[in-house]
Amino acid sequence: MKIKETPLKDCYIIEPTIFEDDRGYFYEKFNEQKFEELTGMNGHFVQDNISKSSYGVLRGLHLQKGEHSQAKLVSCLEGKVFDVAVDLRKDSATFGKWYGIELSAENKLQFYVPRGFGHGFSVLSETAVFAYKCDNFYNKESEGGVLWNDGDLQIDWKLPMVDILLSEKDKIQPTFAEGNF
Ligand SMILES: Cc1cn([C@H]2C[C@H](O)[C@@H](COP(=O)(O)OP(=O)(O)O[C@H]3O[C@@H](C)C(=O)[C@@H](O)[C@H]3O)O2)c(=O)[nH]c1=O
Repeated sequence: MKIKETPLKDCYIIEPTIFEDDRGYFYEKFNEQKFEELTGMNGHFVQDNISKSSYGVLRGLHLQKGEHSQAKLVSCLEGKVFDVAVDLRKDSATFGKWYGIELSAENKLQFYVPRGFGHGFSVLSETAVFAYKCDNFYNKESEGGVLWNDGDLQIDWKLPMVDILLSEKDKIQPTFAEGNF
């Protein structure tokens, strides 16, 4: 397993070691001990989520606030997504900055999104199965968010505007300036 830093503080890209042979391949999808050694972050996750989406779907930007905030270790098991994290920690040197990375079944990369970050992804393939671990439980009352096309953030979601499909909730998320995080 290899860890790569990103321009955002505490956000990491995780590249698993793949063992290939004539049967196929094997890799450790998650190893708490190695994860903690390499990142220095908490590797105790309590909830695993899966979503399936079709091309053009954009989920985000989401976070949970306060004591319910969640760090996420995200990956794409089928298809390809463009995954985005935005630093929404007001006291952070990278506050208001975003970083995006392509995650796919093919590249098998994982992305660690710390607590206090907004998170979202767009689906670039026909369908995508997205899997993520969370270090805190889902709590509907603590949901926060930022509008996907916020003018201050200027995120490039790698999709033509006409193809983008959003949930009713994500169509009306607050702006970055409104600060619902
Ligand atoms: C996130 C979540 C949703 N749900 C329910 C609530 C709702 O009825 C249904 C769909 O929820 P949503 O529309 O919020 O699902 P979705 O838009 O996929 O939300 C997810 O988006 C990505 C970008 C994230 O970062 C995640 O943390 C999460 O917020 O599933 C749970 O029961 N547990 C959960 O942990």
